[in-house]
Amino acid sequence: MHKHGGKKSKQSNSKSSRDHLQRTSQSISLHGGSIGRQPEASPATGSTSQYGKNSFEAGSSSRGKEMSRLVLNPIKNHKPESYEDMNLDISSMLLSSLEMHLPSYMLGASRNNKASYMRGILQDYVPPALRYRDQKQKEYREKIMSNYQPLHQELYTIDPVAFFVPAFLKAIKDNTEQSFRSIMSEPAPGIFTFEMLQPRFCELLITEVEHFEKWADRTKLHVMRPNTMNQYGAVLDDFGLQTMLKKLMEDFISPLSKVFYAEVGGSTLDSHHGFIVEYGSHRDVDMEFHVDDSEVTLNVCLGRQFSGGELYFRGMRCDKHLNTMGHSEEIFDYSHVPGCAVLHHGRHRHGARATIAGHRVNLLLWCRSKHKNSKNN
Ligand SMILES: O=C(O)CCC(=O)C(=O)O
Ligand SMILES: [Fe+2]
Repeated sequence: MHKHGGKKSKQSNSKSSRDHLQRTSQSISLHGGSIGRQPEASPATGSTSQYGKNSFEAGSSSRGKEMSRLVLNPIKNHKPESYEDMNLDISSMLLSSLEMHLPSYMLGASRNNKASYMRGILQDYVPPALRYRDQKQKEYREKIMSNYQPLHQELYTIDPVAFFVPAFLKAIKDNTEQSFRSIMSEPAPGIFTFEMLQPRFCELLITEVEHFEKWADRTKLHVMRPNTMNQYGAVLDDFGLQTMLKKLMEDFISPLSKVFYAEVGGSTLDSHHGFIVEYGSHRDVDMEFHVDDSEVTLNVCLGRQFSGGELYFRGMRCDKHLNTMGHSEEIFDYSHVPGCAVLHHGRHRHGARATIAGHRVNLLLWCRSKHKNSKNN
């Protein structure tokens, strides 16, 4: 399975908000990206391909480092992929030449997965690559910030009444577990769903992202995607929304996470990665089975009309046991509803099924804490 995120996001997090690739892209499916469908098989069948011997973990993040490796003796006749079109922060030539050093079980993985795997290793051990990445990201943001004209300025500062539905606002204002539980369902342990965003806010945010994409297209700016698992979508922090999202986390998510996720760092959230994912024709189709690079994840559907795209959850795991078997009582599926939020622990394994018609846009806020309890790592 994937650890959605990666070293990139973590390291850059302290310096900038593009922290997202850090922990994500490091845990990889052997079967080249179809693992998102594997949890469909009933765990009761005891299928080992679910999380067992047919998958493996690879990581360069501090949490999964020991699992990543290259082999000393290269497979000389291996024909490497080209990574040039991927706009990665690491030389595509370096990746191509490193490929023959991949463990044999990695060679058949998808290009994305191989890139994530190698990138994860390089980012830990090649400081210049990190510097290059951070520099590249800084330039990218500066370019946007000095040229991009927002479409809806009102999105850039939190306006609680305009953003949130009244019941959510009241619950946050009352600030008690009881008030939170009065608006939230907990359909599976540690997963909370609730109505959160006003329809108008959702539509404004979608059109702002469309506006940004069009501007980037016109100005020939290659949009950096939220992480290696997305071909579409945008990082909201990259085009000016980081202050608003910081406040969203501090004033509206932290009160909840203090109560419901204290044991995994929910009381000390201190950074975030905010982005949009987009599914439908000419966009991403689904999201592979993964865990997030976050302590707490807020996932809110913004719209528009779609079918499919359900989230499937398959139990919480620490890093060491990401790929262990699931149990039937861990199965929880959720259908997105525009305006409604799902709040979950980042280590709650999940994926999103194919959006089979229409256009689905979701807002993701990965909330992180530097002071999370180490026993949960
Ligand atoms: O598509 C979704 O709703 C899930 C996206 C997700 O899990 C992620 O981006 O981390
Ligand atoms: Fe996720």
